[in-house]
Amino acid sequence: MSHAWGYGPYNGPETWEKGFPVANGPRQSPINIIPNQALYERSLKPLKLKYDPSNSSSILNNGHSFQVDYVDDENTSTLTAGPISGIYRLKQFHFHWGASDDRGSEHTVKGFMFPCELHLVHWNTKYPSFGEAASQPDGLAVVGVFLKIGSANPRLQKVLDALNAIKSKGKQYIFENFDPKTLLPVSLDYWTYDGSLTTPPLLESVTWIVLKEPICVSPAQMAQFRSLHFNAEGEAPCCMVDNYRPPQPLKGRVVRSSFK
Ligand SMILES: CCc1cc2c(cc1OS(N)(=O)=O)CC[C@@H]1[C@@H]2CC[C@]2(C)[C@@H](O)CC[C@@H]12
Ligand SMILES: [Zn+2]
Repeated sequence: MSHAWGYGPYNGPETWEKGFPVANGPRQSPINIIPNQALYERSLKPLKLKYDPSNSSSILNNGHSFQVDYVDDENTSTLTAGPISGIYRLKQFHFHWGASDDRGSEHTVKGFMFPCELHLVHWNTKYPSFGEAASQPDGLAVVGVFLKIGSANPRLQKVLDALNAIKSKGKQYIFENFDPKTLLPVSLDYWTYDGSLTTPPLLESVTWIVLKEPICVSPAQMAQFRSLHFNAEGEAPCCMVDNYRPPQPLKGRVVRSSFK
């Protein structure tokens, strides 16, 4: 039985290629973004994000991160325009973070690592389901938002207050009426490139849309992320920290920017 993947010394990102050879593929994520090497394209449209808070359903500790899930039966919470064509539906959002404020994001900017990164996950409605879309080269679109240390973020606090109910792997709790738009920065300027899931199975099906402007998080709020556990209830407690994959080789890909 192949041991489950994780972020520890024996099952972390350096070991994933054993079970998932695509780990060394041509369009892996995350990457280091070098702004002055990005290609400004004025044909890149502004992002259109339309979210219906009533679509939020629950918050789950999945043993690698926590995610807020959205009902995705209709085109009520969608991403359109930007670098994509067609309609992509919001499926969930989740985060990656570090054990300390000097690390935690997956994408880096000129080698700078933020303490946390938010991923808003959308799937292409030209495919019948999220799972089907996840195996297609244009199946998913993830909006990445950096979190930087600053004053406490009151909009993020609503999510963090729910973490006490999902401390261990597999715990799930009702989480209704949350508008993910409240987690976005003022500017929707973005970098975009073709990439992959950043966790196994590392499928190369993601159009990445990384926002240039970070949102704020306080040190106390970062401590709340770190209060979660990777393990299930009753197992040896292991704090959920450093659940990020480091940047991967660009392999000739071009990063485009929606701004000069
Ligand atoms: C893009 C967000 C996303 C989707 C998925 C994962 C991880 C993801 O996070 S990330 N960091 O944005 O890449 C890991 C589990 C994957 C899932 C996509 C759908 C599946 C591949 C299922 O079919 C089976 C395992 C699932
Ligand atoms: Zn992610």
